[in-house]
Amino acid sequence: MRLSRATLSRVAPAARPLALPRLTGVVHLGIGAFHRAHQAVYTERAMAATGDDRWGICGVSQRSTDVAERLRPQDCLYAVRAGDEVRVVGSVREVLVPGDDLAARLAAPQTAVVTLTITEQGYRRGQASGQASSPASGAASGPASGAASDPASDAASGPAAGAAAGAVGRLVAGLRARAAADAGPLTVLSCDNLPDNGATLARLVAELCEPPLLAWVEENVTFPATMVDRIVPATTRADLDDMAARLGVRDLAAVVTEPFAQWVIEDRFAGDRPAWDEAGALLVEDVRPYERMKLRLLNGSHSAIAYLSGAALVSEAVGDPAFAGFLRRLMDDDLSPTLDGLDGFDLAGYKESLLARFANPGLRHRVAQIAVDGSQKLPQRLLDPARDRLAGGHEPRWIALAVAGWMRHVTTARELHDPLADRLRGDGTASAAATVHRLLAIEEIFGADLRENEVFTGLVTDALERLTADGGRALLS
Ligand SMILES: NC(=O)c1ccc[n+]([C@@H]2O[C@H](COP(=O)([O-])OP(=O)(O)OC[C@H]3O[C@@H](n4cnc5c(N)ncnc54)[C@H](O)[C@@H]3O)[C@@H](O)[C@H]2O)c1
Ligand SMILES: O=P(O)(O)OC[C@@H](O)[C@@H](O)[C@H](O)[C@H](O)CO
Repeated sequence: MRLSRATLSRVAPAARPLALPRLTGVVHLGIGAFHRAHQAVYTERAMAATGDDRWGICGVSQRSTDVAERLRPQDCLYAVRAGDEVRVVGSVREVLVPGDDLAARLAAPQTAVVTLTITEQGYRRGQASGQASSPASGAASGPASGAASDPASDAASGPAAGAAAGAVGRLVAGLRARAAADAGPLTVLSCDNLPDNGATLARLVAELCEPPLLAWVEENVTFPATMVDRIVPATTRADLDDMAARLGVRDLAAVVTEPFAQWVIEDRFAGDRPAWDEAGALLVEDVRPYERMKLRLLNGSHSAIAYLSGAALVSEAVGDPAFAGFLRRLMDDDLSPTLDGLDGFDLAGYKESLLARFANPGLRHRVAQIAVDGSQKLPQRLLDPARDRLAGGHEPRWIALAVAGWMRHVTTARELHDPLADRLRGDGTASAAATVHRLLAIEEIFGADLRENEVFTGLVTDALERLTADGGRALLS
């Protein structure tokens, strides 16, 4: 028996939804696992805290009909398990698929907020304007396509895969319809792991707007920055079986996550919004110190784990004391010194808490999921802090090691999921120096500066040589 409104009575009362909304005030682009375990949960809690039931979510599937096919028969209900706590979430009210009239939803006066989790590559210029960026950017390279076991991701290839490109283009089409309908102000919140995600999205939108529309957008739409944090691995079949046992009904859209969740939002809304602050979100003037800390320490460490640990799961990687020691040095020596604006914040405690979160044995977070799309992740996670260290005359040795690990990955992986895959792959016989020279020349990843920096080039070449020679264990100490 499937989870639905009709079968909710079979679910334990403590696990039933906190709120069942009346209207859909939020449209979300990219209704993957993360949105279901993060913004949708905050939104439901905000409604429960205030009794304001206008904030149901219209989720939009970007790449296939899979998530919609799972959620629609369940009246869009699904459960989130965080540790041992299970709760059915009621904030999603409908799911649109490619071909449905998204513009009409964005033009509806009741819509006040658009949120997005469209992955890093959704913000690439070619993607934004609606062109596929490379042959590898379609069905085969979505984040969960590396997670063949993920049964509830809509990034896997499906009937509408290939129609993926252009989330930002579709957003702009919706803004055009909203301007024509004079439907009022709108807040657009990027919830992807990007630096300055709000401003980045605003720039991409502006590039696609004709002058009158741009004038309307500047007047009526804001793009606040956000920092989002909750580790949400792709759901596996085993997770779904476990959830069925816990719930008493089958849920094909369930998500498993950690108890921790954080959402920091720049307080710059164009109009009305759910009371996310009542649900624990932090509304601040400047998100950047939090965002930088999280992208560098958490996501930077994640990428280092993905390319250097050799483990299958994050928890296994940090369970190895030598590897945990390496992560501490990466964070302490190369990443923390690049952070500022955190006066009074317990950075040492934050780093220890990250290691504890990574070690959570209940989260089967596959390193292969993190390794996907590295070309879109390295710049903000590892290369920007490397630049900061180099500018101060320091040698970012541990970052260089992680970058060398990524180079080894892209030149040796049997299956490479990355929008730049065709330019990254090597023939496996090139010398470390030649590989470093070739890859550092890709300006979309490394800019024009890093290949000119002899210290950085030397550190990465040395690390890649040693990784190739001895697997690099000695390098970790
Ligand atoms: N999973 C996490 O732990 C986590 C934590 C913080 C932030 N995030 C952010 O959320 C994003 C999605 O993570 P997820 O776990 O939900 O992944 P997911 O695979 O479950 O869902 C990804 C969503 O993005 C859409 N998408 C993929 N490629 C796209 C493209 N090129 N253009 C437009 N849309 C595209 C997919 O259709 C899908 O709806 C991440 O890339 C990251 O930026 C994730
Ligand atoms: O989701 P991605 O692909 O941007 O990155 C993979 C992980 O580093 C990421 O999902 C973290 O788990 C998350 O950012 C924690 O909040």
